[in-house]
Amino acid sequence: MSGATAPLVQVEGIGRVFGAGETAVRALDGVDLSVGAGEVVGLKGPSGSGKSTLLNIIACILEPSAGRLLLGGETVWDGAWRVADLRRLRRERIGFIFQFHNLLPFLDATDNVALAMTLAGADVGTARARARDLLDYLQVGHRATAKPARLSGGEAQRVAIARALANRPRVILADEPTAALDSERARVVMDLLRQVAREQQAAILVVTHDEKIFDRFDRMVALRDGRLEAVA
Ligand SMILES: Nc1ncnc2c1ncn2[C@@H]1O[C@H](COP(=O)(O)OP(=O)(O)OP(=O)(O)O)[C@@H](O)[C@H]1O
Repeated sequence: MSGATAPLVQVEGIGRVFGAGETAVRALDGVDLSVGAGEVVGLKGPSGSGKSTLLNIIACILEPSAGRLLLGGETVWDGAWRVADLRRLRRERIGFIFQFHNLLPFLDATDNVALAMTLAGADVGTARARARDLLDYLQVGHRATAKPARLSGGEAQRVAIARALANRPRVILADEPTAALDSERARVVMDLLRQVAREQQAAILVVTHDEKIFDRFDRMVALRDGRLEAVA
């Protein structure tokens, strides 16, 4: 399949074992998952079922033990990493959104977003201008000069999404992005992610326990004991 038409995320038979011998934990076992451009997929499963492990493997933070991982049609891991500069791949192709936004407390909203771009080589002026555009796009532009401690939970999460979008990644991974938000704010965040998927043709995978947003996904999948099952 060519890179142009392949799903942006292809997980094929991925396994991951932690430790060795009698204490080894098989966190993932033969997991297959594809996420296409414009698609928003939810990933649920009980505690310890392997959700974070899978997210970290797709983010190229954690090495699988078996299988194949392709991003944008390119093989990234098949027994070994196939990309020389993983840090650059993560910076350019993957946006990560965490449960507790992880914004830097001493930078205002604009600079939290701009920093992601300057680290990737953009000059400060360009980065700040794009950061302000992104904050406007995510309806939090009026808080551009506020430090994280002065933001509400929903505002901080939207700044964190702006930061994840800063380098125009095609793959966006989110770990419980709405867990700290009430229903209304959770829906706003999910609607924004859906908008991003549609307008930027990004593939979005969201780990969530949050039943109030289950209807916001194109598709839900579930992990159980390291194995993936479709959810009706
Ligand atoms: N670094 C590690 N070393 C050893 N075992 C690990 C490590 N990371 C995860 N595990 C184990 O792998 C399994 C899957 O863990 P993982 O964190 O992926 O689950 P999860 O579904 O994200 O759980 P939660 O919903 O509680 O965050 C668990 O049994 C966990 O204890």
